[in-house]
Amino acid sequence: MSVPSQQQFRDAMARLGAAVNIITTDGPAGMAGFTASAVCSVTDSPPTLLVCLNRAASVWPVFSENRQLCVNTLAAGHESLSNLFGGKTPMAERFTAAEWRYGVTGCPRLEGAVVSFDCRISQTVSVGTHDILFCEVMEIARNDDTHGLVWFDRGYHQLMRPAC
Ligand SMILES: NC(=O)c1ccc[n+]([C@@H]2O[C@H](COP(=O)([O-])OP(=O)(O)OC[C@H]3O[C@@H](n4cnc5c(N)ncnc54)[C@H](O)[C@@H]3O)[C@@H](O)[C@H]2O)c1
Ligand SMILES: Cc1cc2c(cc1C)N(C[C@H](O)[C@H](O)[C@H](O)COP(=O)(O)O)c1[nH]c(=O)[nH]c(=O)c1N2
Repeated sequence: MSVPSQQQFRDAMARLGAAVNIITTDGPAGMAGFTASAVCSVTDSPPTLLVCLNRAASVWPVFSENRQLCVNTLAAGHESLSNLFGGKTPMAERFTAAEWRYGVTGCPRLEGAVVSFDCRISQTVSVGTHDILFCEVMEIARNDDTHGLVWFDRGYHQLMRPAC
């Protein structure tokens, strides 16, 4: 058996459904944001999640310097916003496409997100092309009347909550 190629790995990973998030930051290095599906829970004590960020992304230096971020989990209807933050669009254009609030860190919190986590970056580990940002959660804002959104098989899929 040979080691899977990059393409084989991506084709396999496309089968793992994942929430889609817009990760924002603000601070001394300025404001930035990008779309990420590589986000997951690490530990609840202290509440910590991780975000994988490609070091080649234009936003990487901004997150590295600011050391704080907000994970905004997208809701059904946020597909075009996700594409906007998914690369190549100028930063100001990304942020003018939505409404934002501000929590304890001052990083933009997306109005209408399923949930937002205000975090400080506690640790960074580099693996291959990416940095794994370990993020300690300082504040949570939940939205209980939105439907969910999942990235699966290279496309968006809405998740309906019967209670909504
Ligand atoms: N972790 C990531 O960096 C990541 C995750 C999802 C999508 N993307 C980017 O979004 C775009 C569209 O992705 P797609 O899902 O339509 O098709 P794709 O074929 O580029 O990726 C399929 C799956 O492989 C994984 N993947 C893709 N690029 C990766 C990378 N550089 N490092 C680690 N894992 C990676 C992700 O799980 C992705 O959903 C591409 O440019 C892709 O690079 C990046
Ligand atoms: C659905 C989906 C999911 C992801 C992405 C894209 C899309 C469309 N991208 C790519 C990332 O959003 C993109 O590279 C950034 O917007 C940075 O682009 P610029 O370098 O600013 O053009 C991405 N990048 C990353 O570093 N980690 C991730 O988990 C993901 N996930």
